[in-house]
Amino acid sequence: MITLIASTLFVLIGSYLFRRFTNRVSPNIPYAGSDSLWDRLKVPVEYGIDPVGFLAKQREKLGDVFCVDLFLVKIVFFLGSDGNKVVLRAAEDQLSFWEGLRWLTGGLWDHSLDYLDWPDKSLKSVKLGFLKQDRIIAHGSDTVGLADEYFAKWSKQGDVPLFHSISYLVTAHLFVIMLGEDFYHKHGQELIPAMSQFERDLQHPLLRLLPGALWGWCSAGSRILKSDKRFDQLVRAEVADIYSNPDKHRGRTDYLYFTSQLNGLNYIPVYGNHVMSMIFGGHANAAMSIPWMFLHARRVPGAIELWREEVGLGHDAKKPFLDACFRETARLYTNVSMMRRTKSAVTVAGFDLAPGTMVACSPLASQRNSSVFEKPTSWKPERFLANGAYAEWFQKTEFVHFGLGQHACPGEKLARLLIFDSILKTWLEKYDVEVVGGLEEGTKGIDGVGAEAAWTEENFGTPAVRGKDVRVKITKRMPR
Ligand code: HEM
Repeated sequence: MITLIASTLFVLIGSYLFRRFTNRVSPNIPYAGSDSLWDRLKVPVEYGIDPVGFLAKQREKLGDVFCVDLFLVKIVFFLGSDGNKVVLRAAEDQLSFWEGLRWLTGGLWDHSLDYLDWPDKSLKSVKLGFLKQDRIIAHGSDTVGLADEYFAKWSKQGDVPLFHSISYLVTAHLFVIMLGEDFYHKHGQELIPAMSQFERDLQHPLLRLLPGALWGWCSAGSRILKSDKRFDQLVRAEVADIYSNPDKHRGRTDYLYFTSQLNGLNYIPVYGNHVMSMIFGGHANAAMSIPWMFLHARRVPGAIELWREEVGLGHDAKKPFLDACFRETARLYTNVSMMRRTKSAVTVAGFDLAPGTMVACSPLASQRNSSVFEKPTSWKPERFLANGAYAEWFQKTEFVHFGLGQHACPGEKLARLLIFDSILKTWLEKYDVEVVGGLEEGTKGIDGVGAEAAWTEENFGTPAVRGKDVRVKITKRMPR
């Protein structure tokens, strides 16, 4: 009997593995690591350690289009400048942004994505809400004092974790901007850590195995469901109060007030998810840019002083050096992959793709390619200055900082406000930040910056630091 069960299992597993590793996403798309079964099995590990290096190596061997089988998901990559265009400019019925989001969230947000005309309405609302200058200025006023509150608190502690602290502060800004100061004061302490945990949990590998309906069976999934429910409950109550007591809320400038006035009570079932997805969309890139920028700039003589001069110029003034540092940091650290999913069988750039295929481009892979950028793996902000070789290169298809096409980032102005005019301004004008631990300068990371990027561990390819966080000591600057 035992022999029968064992041999049946052996045959079942064997045929599953045979099917799994011989079944192609498309007849003319090669697989990374297809030289041998061993190479194929190493793919998820190699991709996990250094996705950008891995993609570059495979591109040399296989060309611009190939499939990466990470076991829990297969992704067809379209690389290079053309790949960026193909994926990011694709029509929704070819490569769908929303289907990608459905896959990522295991169906958790399906009710919003299927609610009336909400996907279209939400895009309009976001654009109106974040592209107008008067709204950006209002968000600036709403968050005055917030960075100071946190820096003052940290300056009283011995030392603090750099990436974690800045991440918290960026989320706090997004809470105030999205939900208003009162909401932040009432619920921030509960919801900000829950939001960070939500982002980490969403990347848990087990969730890629389990259908969304079973997410509650594992701890990461059940935490996600709990946070989502709590967020929804509190946001619904807030919108209900906005409508029941209009005088109490009149004059509010936060995004929830704006979107609920714009779209009305009919959309009350979707506001919770919407605001949560905005915080999710806005947090990682903005938060991770700051520590990486700082870790590189502190090693360049005069760079921090130049930042200090530029943040003092005010919100409207151009900040060429800071901007160049911001771009250069993004060139090296953000957007490992941007995902879409096919809804039906489609042909994209001559390749036939089955329904449900995950497709991605990797702007970072082009941005670190020596045929595009000179000395691609060095942090050199001067390349983006007015007299630099790449002065005009921002938002070209070879360098995609804020996205392209219909899903390009609506939060660019807000990101600059938050990074330059709130966090860095407070930091540089009022505090000194000294690294006191966690760096291995000269040996680790780009240019020996001392830290390596945790590419695939969290934030979906917008890396925090790998391993232990960098420790910094924050002290109040003496008036000079
Ligand atoms: C340094 C900061 C930021 C960077 C580098 C960045 C980058 C990007 C990129 C590359 C995309 C396109 C994603 C894709 O096509 O798959 C995107 C989309 C998006 N970003 Fe940002 N972002 C930043 C900050 C923010 C902020 C602060 C917000 C908050 C409002 C925000 C909200 C969004 C939203 C809602 C989308 C999706 C737009 C859509 O669905 O059409 N981002 N961002």
